[in-house]
Amino acid sequence: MSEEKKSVQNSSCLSGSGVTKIFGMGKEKTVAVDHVDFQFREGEIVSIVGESGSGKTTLSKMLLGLISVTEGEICFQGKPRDIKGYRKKKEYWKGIQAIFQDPFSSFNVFYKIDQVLLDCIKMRGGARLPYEKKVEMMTEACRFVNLKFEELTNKYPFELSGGQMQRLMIARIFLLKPAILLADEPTSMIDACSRATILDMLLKLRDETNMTIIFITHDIGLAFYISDSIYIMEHGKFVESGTAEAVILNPKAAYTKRLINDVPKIHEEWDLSTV
Ligand SMILES: Nc1ncnc2c1ncn2[C@@H]1O[C@H](COP(=O)(O)OP(=O)(O)OP(=O)(O)O)[C@@H](O)[C@H]1O
Repeated sequence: MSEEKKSVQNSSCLSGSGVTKIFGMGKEKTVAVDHVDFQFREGEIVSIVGESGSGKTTLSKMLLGLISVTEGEICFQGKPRDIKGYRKKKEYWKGIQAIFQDPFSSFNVFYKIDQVLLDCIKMRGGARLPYEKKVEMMTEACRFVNLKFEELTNKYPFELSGGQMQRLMIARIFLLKPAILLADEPTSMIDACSRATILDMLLKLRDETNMTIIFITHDIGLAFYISDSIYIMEHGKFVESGTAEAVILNPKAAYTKRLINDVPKIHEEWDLSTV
């Protein structure tokens, strides 16, 4: 995998210094994200890996501008991010989009698939394009994720499988072409075969559009497969970061070593006595 990975020398797309999120006050206080520094470059696939409760989702929400930052600064495309007010937020969301664990939760169940894709074309300023052109764009986006638009037209999301639905989410991103895609556990609810397909589609998306992809996962194996860089998160802090090879093949932090050791190895006898 390593030789296929792109050499990342591009400019900074999203960076942060001392980024912190504290929920509650006094005795009820939770420091969910604790003074993290990061730099994600254009065209890079970067994974944030940690166990449940380590702060990944909270950091994702701050990156997406869905919750405020308690302390620290986030820079977008080299400038301090200013998302005060709905208009500025809406502008920022043209540059950063997300796909989540449960693709069905992101959709209005009464919305046909055509409408989901047409909305993306509209968001990109294509509302007045002739319908034939829109069909061409939707067909291309579906083809990108190995779906057939003519088979999806007039269908509702619940008529698709989880894997097909997640592919449709990627087709949406293909149409929207944000600078950054935040993928929060996008493969955790689908079978192993569809999982590999989704990961390969994310790699293709980066290769063809130079999108920065932030991949959030608890699975260090998936992170190694897909990433150029990895940040390991424990109790709200980054305990280790670096290239995927350096972090996985030569881990320094005890926590990283434990995550690697916890990956089940199929050729070894499993010890279930401690379960
Ligand atoms: N809205 C909130 N109010 C109070 N505490 C919160 C809130 N959201 C998250 N937390 C706390 O912040 C910490 C980090 O949670 P977070 O959901 O970011 O972790 P995570 O790594 O994404 O976990 P998971 O993989 O289970 O989603 C946890 O202790 C959690 O209980």
